[in-house]
Amino acid sequence: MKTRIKICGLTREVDVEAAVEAGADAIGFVFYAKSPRAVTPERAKVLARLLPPFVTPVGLFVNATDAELQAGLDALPNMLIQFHGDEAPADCDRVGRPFIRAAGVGPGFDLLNFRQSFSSAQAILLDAVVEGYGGGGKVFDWSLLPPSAPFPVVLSGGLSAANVADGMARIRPWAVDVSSGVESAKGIKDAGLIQAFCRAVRDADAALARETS
Ligand SMILES: O=C(O)c1ccccc1N[C@@H]1O[C@H](COP(=O)(O)O)[C@@H](O)[C@H]1O
Repeated sequence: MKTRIKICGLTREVDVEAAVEAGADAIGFVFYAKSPRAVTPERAKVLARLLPPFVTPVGLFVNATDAELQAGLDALPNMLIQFHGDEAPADCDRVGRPFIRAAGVGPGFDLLNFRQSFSSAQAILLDAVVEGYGGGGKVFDWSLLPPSAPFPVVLSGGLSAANVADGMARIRPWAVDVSSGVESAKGIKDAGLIQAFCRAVRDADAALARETS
């Protein structure tokens, strides 16, 4: 299976072009003002115009107000929402749009229980527990998770070209998501690192396919 790739936290045209060129399936825009990668809805709209068909824009929110969510949806009507804060299941469902829900994985985390709470999420995104909710470039302890889940999981948290194959072999995620691991500075992506990350994912897909055939 082809593991989907999301590159998150883009703020520049050149980075969107690099991600598309490298084969990313989704591009994340951070609508969280406290993030160093934050973009306004107006800016995201400009950047999203560079996306070809079948590359999904994802809007990342942290405890957003209804007005903030609406502004994001007005700018990017076809975006997938990523809830990455303390949103309750009812907060996510109330928006009435497809969404993925982030979970901070630490000792005692129960993936199946979390999934039950967010049963309408298209996927559960797994991240490390970090200050500022996410984008910390920190890897969590993958052994805290079951070897595979019966629903789509997005693996994130400190991924890079160097470790993504290990994470894929361990978790068998539907998709992988990276921000810090393809940056030269916060919010500034590096085209070479994006290329290397996407290549590492494709190589890992091929290796996993060989293993199971
Ligand atoms: O990128 C941010 O600044 C951010 C802020 C608040 C919540 C989530 C954020 N980013 C997401 O965090 C994960 C892991 O990122 P990293 O690769 O470890 O840097 C990823 O999903 C980002 O989209």
